[in-house]
Amino acid sequence: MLLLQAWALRCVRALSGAPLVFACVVLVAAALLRRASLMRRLPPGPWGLPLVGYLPFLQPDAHLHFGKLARRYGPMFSTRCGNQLLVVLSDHRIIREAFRREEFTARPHNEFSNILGGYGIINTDGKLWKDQRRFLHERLRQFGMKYIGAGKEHMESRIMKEVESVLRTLADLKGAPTDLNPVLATSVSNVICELIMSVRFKHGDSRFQRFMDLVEEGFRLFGEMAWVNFVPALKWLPLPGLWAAKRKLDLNRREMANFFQQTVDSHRETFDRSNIRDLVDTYLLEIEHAKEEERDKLLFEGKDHDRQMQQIIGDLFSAGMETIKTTLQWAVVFMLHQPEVARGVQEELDQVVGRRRLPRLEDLPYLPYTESTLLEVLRRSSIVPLGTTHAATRDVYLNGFMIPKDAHVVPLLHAVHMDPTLWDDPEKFEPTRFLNAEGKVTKPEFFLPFGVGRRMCLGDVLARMELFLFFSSLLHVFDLRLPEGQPLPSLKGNTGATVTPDSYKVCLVERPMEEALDFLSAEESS
Ligand code: HEM
Repeated sequence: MLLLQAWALRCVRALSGAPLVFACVVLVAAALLRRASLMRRLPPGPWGLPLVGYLPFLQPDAHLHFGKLARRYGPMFSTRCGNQLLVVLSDHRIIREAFRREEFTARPHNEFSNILGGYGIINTDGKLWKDQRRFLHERLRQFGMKYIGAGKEHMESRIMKEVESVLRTLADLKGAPTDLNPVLATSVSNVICELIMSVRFKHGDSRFQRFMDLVEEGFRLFGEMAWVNFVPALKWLPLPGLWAAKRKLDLNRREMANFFQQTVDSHRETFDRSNIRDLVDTYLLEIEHAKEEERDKLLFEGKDHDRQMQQIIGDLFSAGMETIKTTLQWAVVFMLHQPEVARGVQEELDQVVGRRRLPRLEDLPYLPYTESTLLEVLRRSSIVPLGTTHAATRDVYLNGFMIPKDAHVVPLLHAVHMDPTLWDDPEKFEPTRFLNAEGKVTKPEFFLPFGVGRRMCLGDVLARMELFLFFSSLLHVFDLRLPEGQPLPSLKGNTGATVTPDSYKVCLVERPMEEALDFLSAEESS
């Protein structure tokens, strides 16, 4: 810094008499001084190359790579990727401290958010996000997304309809090796689709398959375009692969939007304010109320109503489907690796629920081992290892370091869940770590699968209900066996939108019940 100042002064003296050059030198020197002073206040971290920064050095499993960097630079490190500054947090106290503050509630603004046009909830910020979040939180509670109080049984029975459908489909296979992915995808999607728009797909429905292909391709194409988010200048270069990905992404987005728009239109045609069927209806009702009260802009900040509804449907679907399906797949993988845990869960279910019916939400407080097994699945799989990136709304200090406005703030949830100073032997799958000396479930403050703070997962209650009902019913009705000659599925996982297990097959062998479960032999309802 002192050297820079001396250099600037020497330049000024040498150039006195040349006012324009003098002004330029002062400006450049001031900019360099400002940058040097900012650099000193940023969290430490690795340097990168000019223009692209650290991007070329990022490895595919970014959460593991960031974990290594956190061990070298500390629980708060920063690095530049293209024109964006990334600040990575791996200490649960710092993550909690940051995300309870208003200044960290923004989302990054880049090419990706431009495509979404500032609609929806996941990628919005400011007043629109706050209003959407409050609105959705209240309405989803009215639909039964809550643990306590009347109404939760509506949600439970919606989920159980899908659980029964999965069990019926699996029972029909009579223990043949099967890939759970498509069966779980349809049923888990149905829970969220019914809640949002009263749509339900049958297993094997081609419309649903197309829908899923679009979602999966969307995630892949976003991955291919990731560099443009950090180096926007790339979009002006003739890079055929990039242009093709952008065009395809736009086409797919429009196809999805059309599907959602048809849903909104058919809801509008049959709308009856005395019979609110789902979330789309609650939006239509809110729009009517806003019009009556002449406060059209309150809920949507003057944005296009239909586009906002389309994006909300898309956001809830993508957030609520992939996460649950993937966690359930991991749960089965861990049970195959540790059959003694699966047996422990089954014994507890047999004792508490009995062999005449399926588990219910009201059983949960009496099933600590089952619950702690699910918590351990969430910890050990950390399917959203980097959380969802936040951004700073203004220059702000955190833990003694400066975080400039618009910097990306990444919570390294995976590192928190695998920190050996917080968890004994973190690689090990050990449900009892969530049980206290009295055998009751305890969740430490460093258990953060749903994030934390003001933007914490909006669907955590629904997620915990679904995970419990699907998982406990699956183990209550079936023994899980590895198909003969097949190796145990890997525990490593593949990093994409979430960390998913490699595809695998499992044999589901029915366990005898004391009374036959009627739904297993019933016809699938539409
Ligand atoms: C195992 C299941 C799930 C996991 C592990 C999970 C995890 C997360 C995480 C880590 C975040 C980011 C929080 C942040 O930005 O700091 C998030 C956000 C979100 N989740 Fe989930 N989630 C799950 C299920 C669901 C479900 C079922 C829904 C459906 C209602 C849902 C809806 C959302 C939404 C809307 C957000 C964005 C909130 C906002 O930006 O304000 N999630 N989730």
